[in-house]
Amino acid sequence: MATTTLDDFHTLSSITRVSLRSIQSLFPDIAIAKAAPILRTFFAASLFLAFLYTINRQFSYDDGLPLVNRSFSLEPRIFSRWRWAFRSDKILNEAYEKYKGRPYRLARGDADIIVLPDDMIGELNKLPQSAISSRKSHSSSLTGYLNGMDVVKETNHHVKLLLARVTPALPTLLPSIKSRIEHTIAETLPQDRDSWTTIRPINIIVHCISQAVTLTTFGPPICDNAELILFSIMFVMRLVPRFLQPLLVWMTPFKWRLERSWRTLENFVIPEVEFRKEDVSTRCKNPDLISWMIAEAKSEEEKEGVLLTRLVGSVIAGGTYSSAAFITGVIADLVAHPQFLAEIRAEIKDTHERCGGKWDIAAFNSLDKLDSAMKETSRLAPGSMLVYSRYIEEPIMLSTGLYLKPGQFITTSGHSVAMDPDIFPNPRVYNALRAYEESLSEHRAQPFRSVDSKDHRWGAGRWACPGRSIASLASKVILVKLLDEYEFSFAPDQQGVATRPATQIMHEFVFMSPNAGMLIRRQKQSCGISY
Ligand code: HEM
Repeated sequence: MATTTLDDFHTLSSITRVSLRSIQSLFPDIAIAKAAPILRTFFAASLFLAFLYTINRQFSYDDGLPLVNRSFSLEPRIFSRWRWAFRSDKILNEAYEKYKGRPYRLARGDADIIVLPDDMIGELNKLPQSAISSRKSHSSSLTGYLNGMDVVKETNHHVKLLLARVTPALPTLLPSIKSRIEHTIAETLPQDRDSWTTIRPINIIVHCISQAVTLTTFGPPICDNAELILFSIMFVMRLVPRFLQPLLVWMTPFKWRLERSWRTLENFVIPEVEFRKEDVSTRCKNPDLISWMIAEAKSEEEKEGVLLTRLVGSVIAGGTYSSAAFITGVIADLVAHPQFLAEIRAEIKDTHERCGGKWDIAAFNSLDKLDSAMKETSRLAPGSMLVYSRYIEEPIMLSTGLYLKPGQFITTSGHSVAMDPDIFPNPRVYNALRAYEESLSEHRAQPFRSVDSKDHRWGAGRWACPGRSIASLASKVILVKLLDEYEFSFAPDQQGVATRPATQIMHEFVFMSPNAGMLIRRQKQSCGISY
């Protein structure tokens, strides 16, 4: 922001006073008594304008970037906040149309964020870790100061271990992931072959995916839908000014439930951590995140019980609902486009025959068409329209001459890229086989789990989503089973028309309501895949 503040104000008011004296000297014959009220009004108006000018300078920036989603610099932030909450996609579309390839400043209400063009990511990735922080940015966007997730600012231990330890252990963990998911599907989904049953798919798939996420992070399942509660808090709280949030948060039922969930989690995790710490060599051998975090901690703080509870809770919260919503989106898109569903079912059948019913990592990785459909769903409905969000910690001069100051937030608009017809032809049209047909060799080299994607579905660089391999594999385990064994259909709306559950957008987040309903029944004929 501009640095000139009260000095400007003083300068302007003294200019006004000098001008007043000059006006008086120009009209010596006017009686002072008559002129006084006019001059007083003139003086007051000038003072007011000087005040506005100063405040305006105070709330303006000096880097020349165009400001988006604020009508004038003195507009109360609440207007930006509300516009962003309810029409963020339109704001991003309009900004991209005007400023494609150029940086601009987005007034989001909670913060003013510099939106950089996508091609700056390469340069930003080369910066030292101390210069930009992903976790400080995520914590702020997800209102970590309200839901307890701000602990992620303190360490990146969990991120590193998810990538360096948990991901390579996935082949070992796969049999257990498969059998837990199979069991959960059989337990939670209706088995009727003749009539349709209405289900809330996200609520059911959350149980399936959390089998994989909690297995990889902790071992047995440890919490009941804390992720939904965390997200509900974030959606509600981002609507109100920050200074009201600490007070208002206690008025939402989510906060009380969340506090209870944290206590429950702590009661379970802390004693378990203490138990494992007593004999690390024998009790931290299980391939799970928490064991590795204890075994490879570099300080006592890194293996402290409360910190580990919050970190594991944040990983579960961040990974579970996003994956469940994504899987439901893939199913809904395929149901809406039966020709692609048929092709993908045929691919699953072929693969089942080819691998002799032994679904190992290679079998899941060979599902090129399903992988392409997953890319397409995540392009059209990414978890967040803004990706690569970072907090600037050190002064940075970019090659374009843009100077980034400590304390600023930056991001890129994945949504704008995903909807750019120069990058994805007919971007609004769903084509499950888009990546598959565009270039099979490229698609295979950069599958869904890959971080090298044009729309940056996992973010980018060192701090791209560390759970992407878990999410991709677990999603395929679930989708193969569900698409082979079940038929899905859309529930009729109030007018009796069967419609796809709507994708909703609030702030930068794209999601499907956990209450969205779909119809399900068991297929009369299936491959009979048994994990
Ligand atoms: C379809 C499901 C998922 C999607 C679309 C997704 C997407 C993302 C994105 C876009 C980011 C931000 C990356 C960046 O800023 O560059 C992120 C961060 C993160 N994700 Fe995921 N994710 C998913 C599933 C998971 C799962 C299953 C886990 C854990 C098992 C996980 C753990 C994390 C963590 C810990 C971070 C924060 C990394 C940091 O602080 O630097 N995610 N995810």
